[in-house]
Amino acid sequence: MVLVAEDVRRAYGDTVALDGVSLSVAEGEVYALIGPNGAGKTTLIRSLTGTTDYEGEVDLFGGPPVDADPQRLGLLPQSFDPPERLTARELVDYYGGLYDRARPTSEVLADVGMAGDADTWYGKLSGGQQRRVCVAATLVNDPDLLVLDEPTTGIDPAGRRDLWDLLESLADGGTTVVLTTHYMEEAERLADRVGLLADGRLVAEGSPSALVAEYGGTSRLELRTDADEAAARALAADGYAVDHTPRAVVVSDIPPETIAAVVRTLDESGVEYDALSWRQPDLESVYLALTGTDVTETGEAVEREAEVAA
Ligand SMILES: Nc1ncnc2c1ncn2[C@@H]1O[C@H](COP(=O)(O)OP(=O)(O)OP(=O)(O)O)[C@@H](O)[C@H]1O
Repeated sequence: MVLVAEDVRRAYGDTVALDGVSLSVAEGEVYALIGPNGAGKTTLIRSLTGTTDYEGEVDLFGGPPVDADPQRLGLLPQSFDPPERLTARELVDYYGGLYDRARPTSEVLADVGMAGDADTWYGKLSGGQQRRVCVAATLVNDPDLLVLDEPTTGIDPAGRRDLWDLLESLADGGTTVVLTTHYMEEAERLADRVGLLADGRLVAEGSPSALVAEYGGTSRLELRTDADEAAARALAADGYAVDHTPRAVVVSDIPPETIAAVVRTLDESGVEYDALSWRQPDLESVYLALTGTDVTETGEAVEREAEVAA
């Protein structure tokens, strides 16, 4: 194991940030931590990397985190504010200079899609470009373990996908990755295992597919209509598992091949609707089921739920 944590606890005054978290990450594994704001993700990342005090046991590369070889660790903190009047190249050069062995700056900047802006001051880059430079600084020592606290927050969708490709290729090359994210798609795509933190506790852990199978529920067909009562009545009469709120109807446990039959029932009963969408359970469903809250920051889940409730 590259990283083992046992019963890690951390309180700030009366606020319990970590309430006994145990986890382990194997060499070459990608482990994603998800959970609502304030769940304790950053505090856990900081405990695992020795940048905050904690109670309990943490073993990083076979010893306490404070003794870990810096050459082997790449840590991207959630907030990282390098000097604004250094260029991307100067910043990565600077960080590279802190290690015995560093990758060429131009190569690392190319990896994060910043080769073209290498000579722009950090302060003049967009938020997403700045985050990419911070990721580059984290990669410069070619670490065995990458610990990334919200690596893609603020990065546009295309840039986020580029970074996923990069992290995937690093993982394929044997780099162990621990990351936190509010993007369920990111966790689902990258992670071998996902840990869901809520109120300082690890409430679920497993591969994305295992979590979806255990907590994701069934597929859903969502309908937006003024005639929600009539629609629900007609669908229930045909034997569908149906639920409705004003202007929204949800049919549960609908395999894709049954969608046409639902549409037929609606047509035959004269129900008009504005929108119809079908979704398979995914990690977002797991998140909703276990935390009772929408996925924050991406806006995607919030909009989708709002659409049904509208
Ligand atoms: N330095 C600090 N001083 C006091 N309280 C803190 C400090 N850092 C974190 N906390 C508290 O600890 C709890 C966990 O915070 P943490 O930042 O670890 O959560 P998080 O899951 O990373 O949240 P986010 O998704 O918003 O980044 C919160 O209640 C937070 O207010």
